[in-house]
Amino acid sequence: MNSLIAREGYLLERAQYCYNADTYDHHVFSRYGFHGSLVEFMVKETEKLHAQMGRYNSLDDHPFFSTELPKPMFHPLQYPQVLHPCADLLNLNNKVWNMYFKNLLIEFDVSSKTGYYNGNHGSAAVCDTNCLQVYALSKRIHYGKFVAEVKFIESSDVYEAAIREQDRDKLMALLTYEAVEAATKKRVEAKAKAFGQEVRSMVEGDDGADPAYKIKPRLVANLYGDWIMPLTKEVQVEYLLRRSD
Ligand SMILES: C=C(O[C@@H]1C=C(C(=O)O)C=C[C@H]1O)C(=O)O
Repeated sequence: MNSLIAREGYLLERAQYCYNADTYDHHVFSRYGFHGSLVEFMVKETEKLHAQMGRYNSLDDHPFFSTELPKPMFHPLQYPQVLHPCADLLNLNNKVWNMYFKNLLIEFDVSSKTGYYNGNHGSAAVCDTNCLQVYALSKRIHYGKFVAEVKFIESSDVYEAAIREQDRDKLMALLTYEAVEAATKKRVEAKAKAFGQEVRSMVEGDDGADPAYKIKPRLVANLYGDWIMPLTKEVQVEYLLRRSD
C-alpha cells in the first residue's frame, strides 16, 4: 500500500470491511503457540520485522509490543537528539490501541455500516495494522513530542512555570490552538472526500445526486476531533510534565 496515501486513506481502507469481530477475539485464532487475537498476531509480527530494519531506533516510531522485539540487523543510525531525553520513555500506544479498537473502530462500524465485506478477517487485520502502526495513528499522535518541544522552546518561561507546578490543565490550555484544530478537521474532511468517494458516483458523473462516500467524510473529521487530536495533546502534556526531569 503506497505510503504516500494520506493517513485518512488507511482509515477509509479499513472502513470498506465490516467490523469482523473474530479478528479481535482471543479464542478464535491460535497458531504456532501464539495466544491472542488475529490483529495482535499481525501487529506483533509486523513490528518484529520492522524492528530488524531498525525502525524503532528512530525518535518518531513507537512499538505497540516492545518486549519481544529482535535487535536491528544493521548498526543503528545516530539521529540528532532534538527532544529532551524524557521522550525516550514516553510511549502512549496502549492508549492508542484502546482508542482505536474501543472507540474509533466501533464508531466506524456503528456510523458507517458501509462495510462491504464480511469474513475478511485477514484484510481487516492488515488494514488495522496499517492504521495503527505502519503508516498512521501511532506516529501522528506521538508527533506531539516534537510539537511540544517547539512550543516549549518558543515560550519556555511560560511552560517552565506550568511544568514546575505540574499543572496539566495549564499545560493543556497553553498548547491548545483551536483554530489549528478546526483547520485540521476541515483538511481531513476534504481528504476523506477525495479518497473516499465511491467510484460509481464518480463514473456516473454529475446526475445531480450527492456524491456517495465509503464513509461519511464528516465522521472521519469528527474522529480526529474526538479521539486523535486529544491523544496528540496528551502526548504533548506528558512530554512537557517530564521535561524538567
Ligand atoms: C499539534 C498541535 O497541537 C494541538 C493539537 C493539534 C492536532 O492534534 O491536530 C492541533 C493544534 C493543537 O491544539 C499543534 O499546535 O500543531
